[in-house]
Amino acid sequence: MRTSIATVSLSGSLTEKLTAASRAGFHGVEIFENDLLASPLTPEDIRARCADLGLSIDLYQPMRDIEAVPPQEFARNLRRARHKFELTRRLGADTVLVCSSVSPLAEDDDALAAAQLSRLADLAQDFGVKIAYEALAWGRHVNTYDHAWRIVEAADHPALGTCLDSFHILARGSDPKDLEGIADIPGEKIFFLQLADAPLMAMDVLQWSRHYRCFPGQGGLDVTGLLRHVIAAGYRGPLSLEIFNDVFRQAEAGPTALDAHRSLLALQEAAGLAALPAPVVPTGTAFVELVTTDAEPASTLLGALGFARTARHRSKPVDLWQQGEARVLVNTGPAALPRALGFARAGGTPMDGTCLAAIGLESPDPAGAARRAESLLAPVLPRRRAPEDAPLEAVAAPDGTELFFVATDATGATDATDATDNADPADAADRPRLPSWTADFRPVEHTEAAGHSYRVDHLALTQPWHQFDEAALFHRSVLGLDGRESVDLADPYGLFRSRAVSNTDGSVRIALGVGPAPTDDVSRTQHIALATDDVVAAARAFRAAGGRLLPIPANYYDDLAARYEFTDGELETYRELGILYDRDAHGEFRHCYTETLGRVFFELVQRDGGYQGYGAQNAPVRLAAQHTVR
Ligand SMILES: O=C(O)c1ccc(O)c(O)c1
Ligand SMILES: [Mg+2]
Repeated sequence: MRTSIATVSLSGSLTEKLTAASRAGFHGVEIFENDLLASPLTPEDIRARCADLGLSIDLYQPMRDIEAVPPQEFARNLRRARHKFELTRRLGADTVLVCSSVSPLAEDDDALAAAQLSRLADLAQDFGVKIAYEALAWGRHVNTYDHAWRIVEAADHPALGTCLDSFHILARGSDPKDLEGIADIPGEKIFFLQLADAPLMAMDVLQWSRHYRCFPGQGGLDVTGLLRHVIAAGYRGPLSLEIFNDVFRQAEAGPTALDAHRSLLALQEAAGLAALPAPVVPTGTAFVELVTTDAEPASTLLGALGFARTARHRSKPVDLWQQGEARVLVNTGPAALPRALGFARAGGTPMDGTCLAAIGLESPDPAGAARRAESLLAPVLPRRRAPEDAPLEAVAAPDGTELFFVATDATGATDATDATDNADPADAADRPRLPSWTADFRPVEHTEAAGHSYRVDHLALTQPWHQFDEAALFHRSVLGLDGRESVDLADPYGLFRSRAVSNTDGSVRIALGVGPAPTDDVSRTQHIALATDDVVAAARAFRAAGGRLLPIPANYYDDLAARYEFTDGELETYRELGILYDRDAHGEFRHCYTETLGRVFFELVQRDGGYQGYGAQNAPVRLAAQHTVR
């Protein structure tokens, strides 16, 4: 279906908004009055600019406080309306939105509202425009979609229809049964459809609407269900996003528009209106890539964690470090510098450039995963590789993290000649042979890591402050991961919010976070959590190898002792090593943290009995401890 976006949803000047909407692939826009008033362009200029950008102007809005008022007041309203209809005509738009009155002058009189809206529609017709009447959830007398529709139906005017707005309808928390009436509205009388989601919050509905709306799929409203009803009614007009959101108002328009359009594509797929390449859910974390300008500190830290440098890239300064099933690439190539500088710039503070730049996701179908990502507007990354290198499918996540879709050869071999599929031959015959990324690496002499063994448990990636919701939607829609509830934590210097996404068996878990301030180094960290069966042994081995664990205050352990029962000496061990403890309905979690390099630190975790979480309870203690170390 045609897609549209209200200019109020994007930041910047009107022309910046229009350019961003066009670049992101929208077909049309709703022009918001304030954007027009603030623009130096004439309505004719705006019309021409939109035409150049390939955008239709689907709606001009809003007109307020028009209907069900005493005659003298209505006469004044008609005078105002005449000016707006003239403007709409000059814009080349054909529909004007009228929202239900909030005026104390408005009377609770449907017949009067219908008669005056009909009179307004007569006037609109003279200018070749139509009126879409929308119930604001806080309208004085008209605040439900069916009430607005009854008035439109009673007016029975060809230039008067209704505008449905998912926020106003769903925010009232109505019974799903109340939505069934939507399908009974004749489709051609639904003149416009505005779509917005919102996080579930208990607050005044006007404040909620004006500050917290978000793109469909980012909040907790059933926008998909509502869309199905509207389609069942026969509506075939544009799907238009109308998002009032304080964060988007400040964020760059280009990326916001792209995320906005992605949300509409995913919504159409969910409502059965469009088919996209199916999601290919990743089945594991093949590798994590760190970029740094100096490999020494990272090598020392990895060495203390028991990783061995097992291979080196054939043509680039990239080392492969392995410990059990965990693989970390350390890249000191020219790509590292701009990344490191980019992060430093984003935060406004110069810092050690070590950062987590890429994730290799194990994929049963890397090409399919890349097609899915591309169809949802994820930037596909140039391969920037030597001709002899294995082809890699990669896309960029909203925060710039590169996601590689890979199929590591079954042997985990690090030599091209070993990269054979040693599975059942019948099985191998049906599957295309994919050269493994490991074929690009040459083994180097090393001593095998001893003792405990690791695999990647989860990755925790702090998002730029304005991209938290987008990141969650991206990881769910593009990668097919499931989202958990977002958790708010009191960081000693503000609020830290976290939301995890994972695959079904938990072999891929990513915790997306957002910190209180964009310039706060501690809250901009990224961490790699390594799972072990014995975190105490792993912590001791790390220390014995010269590693430094994050010290945790004694008060934390005194509190733990009061909350849980531990076996003799257990708590003392945790206290000594800085191991934190959590428990849920399924099992237990023990975890500790290494020192931080640039933006990156490691966490050692032991999950027992099917514990589902990430130790979020303990995050404030961890954040405070990291602030202290700084
Ligand atoms: O918040 C408002 O006033 C407002 C205006 C126009 C709309 O379409 C809407 O949904 C809300
Ligand atoms: Mg609206």
